[in-house]
Amino acid sequence: MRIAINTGGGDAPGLNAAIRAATLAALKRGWEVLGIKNGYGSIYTDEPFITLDEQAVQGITLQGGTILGTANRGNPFEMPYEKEDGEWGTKDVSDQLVNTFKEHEVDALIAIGGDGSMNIASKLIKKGLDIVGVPKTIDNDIYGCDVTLGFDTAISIATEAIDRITTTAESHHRLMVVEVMGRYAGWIALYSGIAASADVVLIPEIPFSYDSIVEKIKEREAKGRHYTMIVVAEGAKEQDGELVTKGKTVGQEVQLGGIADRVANKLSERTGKESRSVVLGHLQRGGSPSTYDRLISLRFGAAAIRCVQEHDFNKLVVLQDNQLKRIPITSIAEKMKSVSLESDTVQTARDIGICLGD
Ligand SMILES: Nc1ncnc2c1ncn2[C@@H]1O[C@H](COP(=O)(O)OP(=O)(O)O)[C@@H](O)[C@H]1O
Ligand SMILES: O=P(O)(O)OC[C@H]1O[C@](O)(COP(=O)(O)O)[C@@H](O)[C@@H]1O
Ligand SMILES: [Mg+2]
Repeated sequence: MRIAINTGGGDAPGLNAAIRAATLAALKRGWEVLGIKNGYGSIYTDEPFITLDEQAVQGITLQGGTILGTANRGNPFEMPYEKEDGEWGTKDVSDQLVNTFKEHEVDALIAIGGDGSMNIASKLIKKGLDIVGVPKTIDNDIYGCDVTLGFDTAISIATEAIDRITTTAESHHRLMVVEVMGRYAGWIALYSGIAASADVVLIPEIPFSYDSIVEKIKEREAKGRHYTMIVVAEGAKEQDGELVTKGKTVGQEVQLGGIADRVANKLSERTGKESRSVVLGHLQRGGSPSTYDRLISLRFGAAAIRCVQEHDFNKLVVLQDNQLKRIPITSIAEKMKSVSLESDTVQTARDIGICLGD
């Protein structure tokens, strides 16, 4: 058996642990393991694959990033390229990718990635590739999956950052607005916001009104609490408002960001209080994975190899109700997992007095 492994989309802590577990579990079965560099990037070069042996994955469980490199601009069905007139367009190079797999007699692909990667995988399955998916993203937004690798580390970093920013808010009697990642889902904002005792948490699933936040600030002032901590997801928006974005490059998803600044300015105007905004950005994705992420990544990586061994292809290994399960990749393509407004976590936030902006 010859398998190939790739990592796609944004990097996340735990990717290397998943690569290591998949590689070691495959080598243990006497299989050959190839790595694809930079998403699917190396496929179109003279060296489409590298060899992954024991030495290549030695000591990488605790390393951030991905030893394979990754890409969030390089969908084989919409590959960006520069036209003769200097404009950028996209073209479908998926046949080239499939042919390279066939030429090199690759039996199965372990695709480690998020929703974007699974959408690609789903289309490659329809072109005849045998794929097993491993769910990765700090955003925790993959449908059918209780938790994705990278999420735990991201919320730990965000929680610590919000804790630290709270001391400045309190000392300076300021409004501090902290922007966290998560694209169109509020998992990072909600979990880190609750854990760090934020006063206001704004998530994409609950469009917010400034009136509601101002009321919360005034309530706190009346109690002698002259500072307010506000956590805002990058994808949060005002009721009847628009997403705040930084534009879009051809072949890449729209870049979100800037909502914290907008909220901070507006709240200063409305309350007369001094405010500051902080964007946590890629801090949330970098560095060594938490213990939880190391373990879940190792479990996902090894489970993917058991899938291959059983020829149970075209599945995504997932955690549901604390058990590893397998779900069809095609069943989750084009879907996303949002925060449920009925969840006990949202109820907890409300019960302990966190304003959710509604
Ligand atoms: N292996 C890959 N190689 C190149 N581009 C990829 C790969 N996997 C995903 N992408 C692209 O990255 C973009 C961003 O997707 P994103 O949501 O960040 O990825 P993911 O959800 O897989 O983490 C998508 O447009 C997707 O087409
Ligand atoms: O690093 P980039 O390209 O700016 O991407 C930022 C996006 O990637 C993420 O960090 C992670 O998303 P994916 O795991 O789906 O790639 C999002 O939270 C964020 O919106
Ligand atoms: Mg994604």
